[in-house]
Amino acid sequence: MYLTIIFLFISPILLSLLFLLRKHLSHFSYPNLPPGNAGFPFIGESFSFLSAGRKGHPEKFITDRVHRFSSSVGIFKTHIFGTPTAVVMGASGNKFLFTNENKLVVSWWPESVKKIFPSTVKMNINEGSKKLRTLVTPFLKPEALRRYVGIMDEIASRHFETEWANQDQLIVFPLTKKFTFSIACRLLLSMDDPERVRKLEEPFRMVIVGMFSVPIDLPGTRFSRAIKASRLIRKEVIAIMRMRKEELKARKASAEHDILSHLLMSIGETKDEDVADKIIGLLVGGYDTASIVCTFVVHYLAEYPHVYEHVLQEQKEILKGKQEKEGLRWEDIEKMRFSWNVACEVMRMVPPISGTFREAIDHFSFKGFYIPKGWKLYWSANATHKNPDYFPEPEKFEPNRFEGSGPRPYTYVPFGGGPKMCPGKEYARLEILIFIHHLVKRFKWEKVFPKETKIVFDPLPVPAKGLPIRIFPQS
Ligand code: HEM
Repeated sequence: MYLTIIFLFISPILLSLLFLLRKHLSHFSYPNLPPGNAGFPFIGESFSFLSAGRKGHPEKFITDRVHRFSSSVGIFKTHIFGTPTAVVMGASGNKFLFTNENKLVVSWWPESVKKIFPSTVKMNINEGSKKLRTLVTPFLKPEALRRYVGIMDEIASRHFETEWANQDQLIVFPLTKKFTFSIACRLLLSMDDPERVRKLEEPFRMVIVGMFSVPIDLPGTRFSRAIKASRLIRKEVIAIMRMRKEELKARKASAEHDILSHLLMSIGETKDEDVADKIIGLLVGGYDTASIVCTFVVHYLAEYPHVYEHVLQEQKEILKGKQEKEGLRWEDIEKMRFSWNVACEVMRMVPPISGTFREAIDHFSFKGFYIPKGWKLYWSANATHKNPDYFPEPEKFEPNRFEGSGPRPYTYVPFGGGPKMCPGKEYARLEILIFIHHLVKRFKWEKVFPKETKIVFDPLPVPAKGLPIRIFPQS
């Protein structure tokens, strides 16, 4: 009797496990797949992938497997985020994925992202992102960005005055986030009130943390908090949108007012939720990424005083001939060549986005290996940037690598490449350079923990303690 009950209880579990095992193995039953490991059923090698990131070296997951399976072939198979995946390496792998967008592959995001932004799923994530790109590109081009120099400059000036000046010690990362978020709120939504901006920032933090978590919606989990936070943000953005629609109707605002007005004027009949998700997509894209670069600029300038001096001289040159309160102009930004080399080297050492996924929309072969339709492919900025064939002494911070013609094509990919390349690149460049200008113009600093170099991935790379520094006014 007992045995029958135990059997009835255990058999569904065993059957489910067997089903998962069969499904898992079936993904890997094709001939001539790339070398590599399938890992455990369902979870595959996700823990190794995530734990390499948590230990501060996401590229290690890749370099370990390259040494084990594929030092000469440039591709290996694995199973991460619940799906069989081929990881491609180096310039040839990046080039293959970036130039075959919409031909052999399309962008793919983990299930958690789709659940946090449901309208992207309803519309088909790639169709949605194509529409978003077409609509926002005019706003993110250098011609449009010229208009933002004054606004970003003013926000930077206010930011350093209220948050940095008169402090002896501060933690950099939360402040750089505040800086980039204030700019995004102002340019996208005309939101200027610091208190309102602060209230909106907290749910954004939760959304970003939850985007790369296990997609199980149980109370208290990161994922569940992210879904709640995204609903709250959507509500706030929709309220602003409805107000702006009224203003546009009454001609109190025009398409040039901000990015939201431009979207509303050009998008035609679209549900409020969908427009809101486009705006949120831009806020998410630009929130953490640029602030990570600003944070690590502060870190590396503290580590390398001669680089700091070089940046300072460049910025002082720009200040020469300006009146005391005269702001930055586009022409000044164009002169910040060394400062941009520093930012580029920061993004080589610590790319804010380690890599992204694509999905095979057909079966094909790469480097002689078979890639089945539906498999995911992952390219890695981290592993590419740390390859000594492309960047000799890759652990050395050397901004001069970007002098002259710079790195070879497809070897430097912090913004991705091809049709999916980050549309916010020039916007990010502008805000990072304006940040550097105000920072070195006003301050010197030193790290509170000089030996602390640990980076944690949460989910993007940040200094373990947020980078506490002691600051001193520039003499
Ligand atoms: C230093 C700062 C930034 C870095 C390193 C960065 C990096 C990236 C990367 C690697 C991708 C994926 C590309 C691919 O899959 O091939 C991406 C996509 C994207 N980024 Fe950025 N980004 C930055 C700043 C920004 C800013 C400031 C914005 C908005 C104002 C933005 C908006 C977007 C959007 C909307 C996408 C999705 C594009 C699409 O799906 O077609 N990013 N970014």
